[in-house]
Amino acid sequence: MARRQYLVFDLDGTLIDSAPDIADAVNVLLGELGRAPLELAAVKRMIGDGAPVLLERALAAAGIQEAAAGFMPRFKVFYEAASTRRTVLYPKVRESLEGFRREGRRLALCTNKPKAATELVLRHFGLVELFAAIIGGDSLPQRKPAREPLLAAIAAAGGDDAAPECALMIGDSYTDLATARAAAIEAVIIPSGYGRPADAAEQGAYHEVARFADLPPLIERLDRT
Ligand SMILES: O=C(O)COP(=O)(O)O
Ligand SMILES: [Mg+2]
Repeated sequence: MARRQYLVFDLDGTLIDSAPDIADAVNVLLGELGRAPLELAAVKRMIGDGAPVLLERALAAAGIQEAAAGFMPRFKVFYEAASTRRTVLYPKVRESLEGFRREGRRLALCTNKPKAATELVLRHFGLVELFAAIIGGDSLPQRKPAREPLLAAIAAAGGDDAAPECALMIGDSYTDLATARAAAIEAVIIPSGYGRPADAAEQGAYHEVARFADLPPLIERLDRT
């Protein structure tokens, strides 16, 4: 197997623990609509399929029947105004990404978070320059679990040399696994994140690490096999 030259990362629940700020933005919106706030644990389960789906799930849980799309601009305003108040990087994220770069690998981001908010958060943490490509949930007509955003991230990171068979997708949820599958790309899942977990029945078909800090040794091992 070729060296893992292109590392494509999910964002929410993989690089950053962003659920508290996402939940706050959801709850400010629900407060405006006269509804009670949702618990953080409930919001965590709603993250991973993009902001429009998160909002649909949150409004349904609060008993609001109206179409979520109409509330999207308000939600974006609330989230972008406070997207890094409580959000933190998971331990060893910065060091690991810098280490991967030093090893000559190309890094890309493939998230379902809208692109503007993604760049805001990455800039806050000083990470934006580490990525050769950033694909957000609204960058293309398709979102994960469609394969297009992942393939676009690899193509943008690799230019003419892009080689999907040398890529690895690293994410936290079933959505990321399904995306990698759809694109026939090897996947690592960190199940401590958000959303619907990867299916235990599919164990063995992907690699798993308990925390981000365990990723560099796994990749080193995979490169040797
Ligand atoms: O915005 C979301 O729902 C999830 O974003 P992610 O793809 O970075 O996990
Ligand atoms: Mg995620």
